[in-house]
Order: sequence, then C-alpha cells, then structure tokens
Amino acid sequence: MLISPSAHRIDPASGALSNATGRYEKRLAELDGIYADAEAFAAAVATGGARVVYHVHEVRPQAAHGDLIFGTTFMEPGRIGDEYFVTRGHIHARANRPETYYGESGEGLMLMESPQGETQILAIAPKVLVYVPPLWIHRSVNTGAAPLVMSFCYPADSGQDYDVIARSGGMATRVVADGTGWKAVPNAAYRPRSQAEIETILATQD
Ligand SMILES: O=P(O)(O)OC[C@H]1O[C@](O)(CO)[C@@H](O)[C@@H]1O
Ligand SMILES: [Fe+2]
Repeated sequence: MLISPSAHRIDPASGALSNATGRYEKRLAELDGIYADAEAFAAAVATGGARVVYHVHEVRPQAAHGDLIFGTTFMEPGRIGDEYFVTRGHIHARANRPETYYGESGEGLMLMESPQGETQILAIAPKVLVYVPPLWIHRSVNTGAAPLVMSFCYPADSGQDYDVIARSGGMATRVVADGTGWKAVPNAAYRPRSQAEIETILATQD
C-alpha cells in the first residue's frame, strides 16, 4: 500500500505544522537534573513548574525502516541561573541514525557530543541547516531573547536514548550567559564514558 504524498505548512514564529500526526510538550518540572544550578531550578519550578518550555509537532507516516519523521521544535527563551534553556538531549536509540535541523526563527545552538566526549557546537538561525551526523549526542540550546523554532527530519526507526546523558552526569559542556552573549563551560559533574560503552555505541550498524 502506497502512502499518499503530503505537504505541510510551517509557521516560523509558532512552530505550528499543518496536518501534524503528533504533538508533545515538555514542562519545566519534567526537566529535573538537567541544569547545574539545582537551587535556581527548584526556585523556577516553585513559581512556574507547569509552564511548557518546549514543544514538538511531528509527522510520523509509519515506523518502518526507510521512512522519515519530521516536524518542528519550539523552545521558549530563558535560563536556569546563568544556563540557557535546553532540550533534554539524546543519542538515537539506533545510534547511527543522523538528523537535520533547520532554523525557522530565533537563534540558538546545536550542542553535540561524540561518544568519546568531544564537544561540537554549531549556531542555528533562520535559513541555517545543521546536520547532526550518526553517533552524535545532540541537544538544542536557545541562546536568544525570543523563541527558537527549528524544523527537523530523521529516520523513522531512530528512537531516542536519553539515559546516555544521565549516565555521564550530563553532557560534557554547558552553555551559559556571558555578558551579552554565550560561552561554553565544562560541566563539573561530567563522567566520561567507559571504553566499553564507547565501543558499544560505535559498533552500531544497520
Ligand atoms: O527529544 P528531546 O531531546 O527532548 O528534544 C526534542 C527534539 O528532538 C527530537 O526528539 C528529534 O530527535 C525532536 O522531537 C525534537 O527536535
Ligand atoms: Fe534526535
């Protein structure tokens, strides 16, 4: 059975995606453990734990190998202490699946980390497409004063593994405010992955 082709209109300001098949949202209180400043996080949750800090509209035509998932991510601007708002971040459960992100509005960063712990940061802004290659852990950061909206596309059978970040005490690098801009700083709680874990990730095939 053939799937019918489809077209989807993206509103760059809101991330609204016509004919989406799914939507999910992340509230501040669900992002416990991500930010360095636990006191600032608790204070923010006390005053606004239910606020939605990012949401995703997506289209999943089918889960089958070879198809795509695509959609939009809308991220509110803000910080916990001096650390900019981020998505949870993950590696794909099938770790060798890649992803593209395209800037729709706002400005931010794609924070990426190799299994060995190397950090790469690429700026994302309107009309910039960022390629996240296979095997890279990835997280979006809103460094702007306005919402950051991106569209994304990745293989339908990728899946998301969030534990890879939790196991290492977070990503190796945090992005914090620095005067009028941002800077990357080491995450003091980071524990590098063992050689065995690195090899397991790198061995991902098919
Ligand atoms: O899944 P996370 O890390 O919460 O971040 C959401 C972003 O990542 C995706 O899961 C795609 O990999 C999208 O839904 C969205 O761009
Ligand atoms: Fe992803």
